[in-house]
Amino acid sequence: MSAHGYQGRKAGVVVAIDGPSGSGKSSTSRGVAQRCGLEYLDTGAMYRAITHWMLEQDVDVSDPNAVAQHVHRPRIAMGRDPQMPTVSVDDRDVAAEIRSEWVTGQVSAVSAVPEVRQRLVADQRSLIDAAVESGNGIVVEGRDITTVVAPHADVKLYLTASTQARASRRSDERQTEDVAATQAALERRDRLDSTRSTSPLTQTEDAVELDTTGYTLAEVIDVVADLVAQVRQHVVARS
Ligand SMILES: Nc1ncnc2c1ncn2[C@@H]1O[C@H](COP(=O)(O)OP(=O)(O)OP(=O)(O)O)[C@@H](O)[C@H]1O
Ligand SMILES: Nc1ccn([C@H]2C[C@H](O)[C@@H](COP(=O)(O)O)O2)c(=O)n1
Repeated sequence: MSAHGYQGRKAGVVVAIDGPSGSGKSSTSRGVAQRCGLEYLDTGAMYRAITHWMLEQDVDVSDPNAVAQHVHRPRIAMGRDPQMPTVSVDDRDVAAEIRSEWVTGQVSAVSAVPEVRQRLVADQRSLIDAAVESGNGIVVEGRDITTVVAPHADVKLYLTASTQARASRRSDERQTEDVAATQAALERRDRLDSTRSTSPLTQTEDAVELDTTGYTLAEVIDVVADLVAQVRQHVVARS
């Protein structure tokens, strides 16, 4: 069994969510996972964790060969409880550090290195397979989950919101009044993440698009959780 296809499995469902920065992937995924009793995997945190490790080791992250050379060194562990997800590298909790401007500014360059993606996609598929095997199921969010990591997920969603809404949400979260600077940073990351040659952020035809502009987080969680509950009934009936 693998993340490419889930025939013969127990009842665990796979929910794949992609979308641009600040569209609400993490908060929606966590809420849905809690509501539906699923595990939660934030794949962006994995790209951030490897970037943080490279920066701390003084690897020149603007040089893809240098990054590729070290890609298998950090041990990344992802806690998948949606109530309290954790990220550690070499047994050190890095959950706060990976959200720094230092990491945010460099993570797109590191994520564009094919060897980084090969390593992390393999790790992600193992975690998904384990969640499916256990019967728990999982919500996985990122930029290439519906396209590359789990193209046969039971539920595939593409979350969007206007750039202005995303920048305003992010500014509220960070308690910064400079919405224009926040928006410029989001647009830069969107551009890098959707134009890179390896697994760029794209919307597949079979993914349900949810434009969350003008909807509260609670409303979005309700819609997605209802969808997951419906799909789950079919998965259970088939198993
Ligand atoms: N529908 C919504 N309405 C209002 N605020 C929202 C909504 N969805 C998410 N938010 C808020 O917007 C901010 C960004 O959301 P979140 O971190 O979930 O986005 P993301 O897509 O995971 O971003 P990134 O890809 O950068 O990690 C958070 O403060 C979150 O609480
Ligand atoms: N599946 C993924 C998830 C994330 N990335 C990259 C691109 C993002 O800018 C960065 C950080 O993600 P975030 O924490 O903002 O969700 O990681 C990716 O390439 N593929």
